[in-house]
Amino acid sequence: MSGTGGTNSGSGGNGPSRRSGGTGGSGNQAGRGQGGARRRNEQGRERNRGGDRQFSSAAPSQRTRRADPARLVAFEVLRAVAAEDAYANLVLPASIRKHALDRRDAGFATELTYGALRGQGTYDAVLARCVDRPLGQLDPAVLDALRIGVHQLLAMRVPAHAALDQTVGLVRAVIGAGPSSLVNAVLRKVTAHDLEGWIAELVDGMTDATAIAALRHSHPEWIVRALRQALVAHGRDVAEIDALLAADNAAPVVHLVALPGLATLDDALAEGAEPGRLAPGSAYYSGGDVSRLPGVSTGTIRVQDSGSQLVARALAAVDLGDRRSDGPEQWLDLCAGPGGKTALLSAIGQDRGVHLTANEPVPHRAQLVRQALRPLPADSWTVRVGDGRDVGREQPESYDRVLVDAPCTGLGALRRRPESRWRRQPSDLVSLAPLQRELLASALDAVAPGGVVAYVTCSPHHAETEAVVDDSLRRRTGFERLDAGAALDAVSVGGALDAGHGSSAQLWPHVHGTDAMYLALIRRTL
Ligand SMILES: C[S@@+](CC[C@H](N)C(=O)[O-])C[C@H]1O[C@@H](n2cnc3c(N)ncnc32)[C@H](O)[C@@H]1O
Repeated sequence: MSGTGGTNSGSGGNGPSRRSGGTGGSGNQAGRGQGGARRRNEQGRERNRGGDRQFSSAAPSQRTRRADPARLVAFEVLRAVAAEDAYANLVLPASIRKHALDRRDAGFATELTYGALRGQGTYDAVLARCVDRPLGQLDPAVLDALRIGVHQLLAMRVPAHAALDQTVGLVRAVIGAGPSSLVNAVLRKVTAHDLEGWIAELVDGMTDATAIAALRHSHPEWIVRALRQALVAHGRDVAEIDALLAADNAAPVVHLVALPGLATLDDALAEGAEPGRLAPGSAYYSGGDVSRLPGVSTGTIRVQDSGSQLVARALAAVDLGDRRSDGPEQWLDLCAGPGGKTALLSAIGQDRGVHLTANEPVPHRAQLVRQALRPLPADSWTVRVGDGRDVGREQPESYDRVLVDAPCTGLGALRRRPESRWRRQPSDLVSLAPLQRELLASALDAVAPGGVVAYVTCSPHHAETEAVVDDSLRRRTGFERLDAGAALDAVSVGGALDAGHGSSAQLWPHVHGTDAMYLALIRRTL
C-alpha cells in the first residue's frame, strides 16, 4: 500500500520549515526542542528518522497532554467520517482552516487523514493482531486514533517515538487519560514489523488471491472482485489488478482544463504546471494551492480529471452527418451537477452557436452548475432543476447531443474519495440500477434523429456500465453503438489511448492516470 495521502486541495509549499525539534507535533504548538530537527517537508511529511525505534522513557501519563494540531485535524476528520457520514474532502479543508494550519502542517494532516482512511482495511487487520479484543469492542474514537498511529508508523516517514508520543498525546487530550496506556501498548506492538512485514505475516497461509489483494491494498473484497471482472471484460490482463488497486491508494495529481476560447494554460505552465499528456488544453499541477492560479478563481480554468475532459470532448466531436436540422445544435447534459463537464461542453459549443440545457434535480448542485457556467454567455445555456427521467417524455427527439453522466458508485474514483470504498456496498449497485436505466432511457427518448447519446460513469463496474447500455438498447430499434474507444482516441493528445475498441471505452487509473471513466456512444438512426 502506498504511503501517499495526497490532496487535491493544494497543500504543500515551498518555504523553509518554520519549526524544529519537539515530539513530532505541528509548529504552532508550544514546547519545541531546538536540536535534532525533525521537519515536515514540502509534502508535509516528517523526516529525519534519527533513532526512530527509540521510545520515550516517560510513562504515557507523563508525556505530552497536548494534541498536535495536524494530528488533531486528522482525528477530527476521521471522527466526522465515521460518526456523521461526512466526506473527508469536504471536512478536511474546514478543519485545516479552523486550526489555522500552515501549508506544511496542512500537507501532513492531509496525508495522515487520507492515508489512514484509505489504509483502514490493512491497518485494522494489523490492529486486530495487536489488540486483545475484537476491534468492534473498542471505543470508535480510540480505534480512529489507533489508525492514525498505524499510518504514521507503517506508511509515513514519522519517527516511531514521535508517532507514539504524539498519538498518545492526542488520545490524552481529546479522549482522556484512560485509553492512552492501551494506545501506547498497541502501537508499540505495531512497531514489531514494517508494512511489508505485517502484510507477509497477515497473508501467511491465505490462498484466495482476491482476499490477499484486498488485504494488501486495503480494499473490500467485493470491490477487488468487481475490478478484476471489469479488467477482464475490457480485455485487460487480470494481473493488472495489483497496479489498479495500488493506483487507488496514490494521491491523484491535480488535472486542469482551460475552457476553450476563454483561457489558456500559459500562466499555469509558467507556475510549474506540466502540459497534459492525454487531453488537449489540459495540464497537471502539483505545485500546491491551485486556487491561486490565474483563471481558477474566475472559473475559466477548472480542476477536472483528464478522463472527464476526454469523454466530454468525445461527445462533442462525434460527426453528426445524419442530422436532420440545419439550425444550431441543441445539447443536453442530463445529470449535470456540479457542472464540470457542463462548463467544458458549453465552452466547446460556443463557436458552433450551441445552446446547452443542463439538468440537475438537487437545487444546491444546480446552483453549482450555474456557477460553473458563469464564464459562458448567459443566452447560450439554461439550467433545468428537475428529474432527468422526465426530460425524454417532456422533450422527445429534441437534442442533438445528450450526456448522461449517471449517478454511480464511483468505484473508478476511489483515490479521490478515501472513505468511499468502506461506505459503498454491493446493494448500492442494486438501488442505482433502475435509476441508471431510466436516465439512459430518457436520454434515448430526448435525442433527435441523427443525434448521439454519451452514457458515462466514473465506475468500471459491469452492472452500471455495459449491463445498463445493453439492457436499454435490447428493447429498442433505431439506435446503433459507435466505437467509443476510437472517439476517445480522436480527441486525445497522442491519438492512441488504448481504452478499448468495439462498442465501449474504459479509462483506468493505473494505465491512464485518470479516473476509471466508462464511455458508450449511441446514435439514433431513425
Ligand atoms: C456523476 S454526477 C454528474 C457529474 C457532472 N456531470 C460533472 O461533470 O460535474 C451525477 C449527478 O446526477 C444527479 N442526479 C441524481 N439523480 C438524478 C436524476 N433523477 N436526474 C438527473 N440527475 C440526477 C446527481 O445529483 C449528480 O449531481
